[in-house]
Amino acid sequence: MSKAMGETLGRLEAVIHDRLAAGEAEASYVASLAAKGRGKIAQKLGEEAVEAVIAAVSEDDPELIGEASDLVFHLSILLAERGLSWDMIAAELDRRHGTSGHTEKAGRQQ
Ligand SMILES: N=c1c2ncn([C@@H]3O[C@H](COP(=O)(O)OP(=O)(O)OP(=O)(O)O)[C@@H](O)[C@H]3O)c2ncn1[C@@H]1O[C@H](COP(=O)(O)O)[C@@H](O)[C@H]1O
Repeated sequence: MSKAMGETLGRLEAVIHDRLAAGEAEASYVASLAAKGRGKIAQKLGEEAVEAVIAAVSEDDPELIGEASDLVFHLSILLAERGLSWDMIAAELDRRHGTSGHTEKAGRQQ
């Protein structure tokens, strides 16, 4: 993957922070969703996840790309509203790098 994904997520995160700070629900989808509360953001994320799952079992790549983008966008809103960042997610994924999921699970069961 290109480094551009980090730049894309960083730019999106910055815009989301701006929209949350401005709180102009009529002009901004991000602000309007946030105004409905954390529960509504979480619900929307769940809906987008279901739509991505449905797209995943289809043979329609553009559909899956669109739904995956909706999913990442709404997860970005949820993280920002909670005061968390994509850098934190990257740090956690980097921490896990190189440890097999099977090994990690076996460690948990001891
Ligand atoms: N990436 C996105 C993005 N992806 C999806 N959406 C919107 O997310 C909404 C929900 O998606 P759905 O597919 O569920 O649409 P819907 O059927 O209308 O659903 P409901 O909201 O009515 O339940 C739609 O209004 C989409 O247009 C987005 N809205 C904004 N962004 C980014 O966020 C930035 C800030 O947007 P504003 O807050 O609107 O200024 C933009 O510049 C973009 O970079």
